[in-house]
Amino acid sequence: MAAIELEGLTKDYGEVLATDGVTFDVERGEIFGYLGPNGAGKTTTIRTLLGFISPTAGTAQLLGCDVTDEGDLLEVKRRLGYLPDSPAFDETATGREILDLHASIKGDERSGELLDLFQPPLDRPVRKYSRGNVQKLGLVTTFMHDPELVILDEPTSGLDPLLQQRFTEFLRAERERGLTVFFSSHILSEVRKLCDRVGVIRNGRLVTVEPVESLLSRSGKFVRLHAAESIPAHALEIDGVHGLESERGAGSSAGSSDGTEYAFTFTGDINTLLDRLREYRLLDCSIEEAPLEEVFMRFYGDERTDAGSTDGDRVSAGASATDNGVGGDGDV
Ligand SMILES: Nc1ncnc2c1ncn2[C@@H]1O[C@H](COP(=O)(O)OP(=O)(O)OP(=O)(O)O)[C@@H](O)[C@H]1O
Repeated sequence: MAAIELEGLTKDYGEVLATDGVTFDVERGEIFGYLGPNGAGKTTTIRTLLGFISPTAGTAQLLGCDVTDEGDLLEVKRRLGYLPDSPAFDETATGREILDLHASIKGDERSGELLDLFQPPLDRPVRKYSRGNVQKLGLVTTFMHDPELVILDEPTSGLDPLLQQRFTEFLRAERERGLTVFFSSHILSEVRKLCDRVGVIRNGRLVTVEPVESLLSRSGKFVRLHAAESIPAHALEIDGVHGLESERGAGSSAGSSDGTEYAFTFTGDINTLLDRLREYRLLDCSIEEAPLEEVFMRFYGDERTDAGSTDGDRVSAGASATDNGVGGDGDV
């Protein structure tokens, strides 16, 4: 039995179809990333899964329990940790009082080590906490009773880079202990470090479920070049160049108005690209991680394409990544 099973999960808010026939499983012991841009339906899926809102159609099972069965769900929640997108604690209580309350309800096997790790302030009222400190306290309350499944809605939001790294290492170690993790995110680097598989949701519809390596192999790099002279179109006809754009006389990155700037996403072999560019005088060059939005745009197209890419509730992988977007013999 999978830890989470969704079948045709649909939530209709009247004017908005927040989730539309979402179907996937999260296996025990895996870290599953649930990705999507703002408003895609991630929080709605999570809130339905936790029984906070009722599905309009479809079913959801959590550790084998139908989430619409309130009695069973209450029992299952003892084995579950949940971190909402904006943890809301009693603002007048101190961190210590909140931990005591959580400990009395669900247990406290691990708060000592979690406090060492995330270090939320404990002696002041929560209303005086920064966003990051609320998140730290939220992480302690999520894991303190040693749950077997955790559901995390954008867990690193508000955390500084050091804490993000600490959280990543913690989650990896927990996976080794057999924890199952379902977390939503729109940060590709976080997903890259942690996930075994990812589901991508957009406009309420699941557009793919696949191993993280296959998503990342298609995400590529975002490349900007500032060349002293125009680069002929054929020079950039390389497998893996997508969405090539150029602007003559841009020159902002090198502080002059000479030359031509090029920007594109690249999913090919970076050595092939660098070899090709060796013939041209570059004034500047940057290669960065492609933003996740870029991946959505390139592989899943607009809404009309989304509708065409799905196969019932189960979803096929996105379009191929071979179109390099370069044409003609002249300069680009
Ligand atoms: N209670 C509600 N009533 C009406 N519409 C809602 C309600 N909650 C969410 N929506 C709408 O449902 C859609 C999905 O929202 P949801 O919060 O699930 O997205 P999300 O992927 O979690 O976004 P974000 O990353 O911004 O948190 C959005 O269009 C949102 O405006």
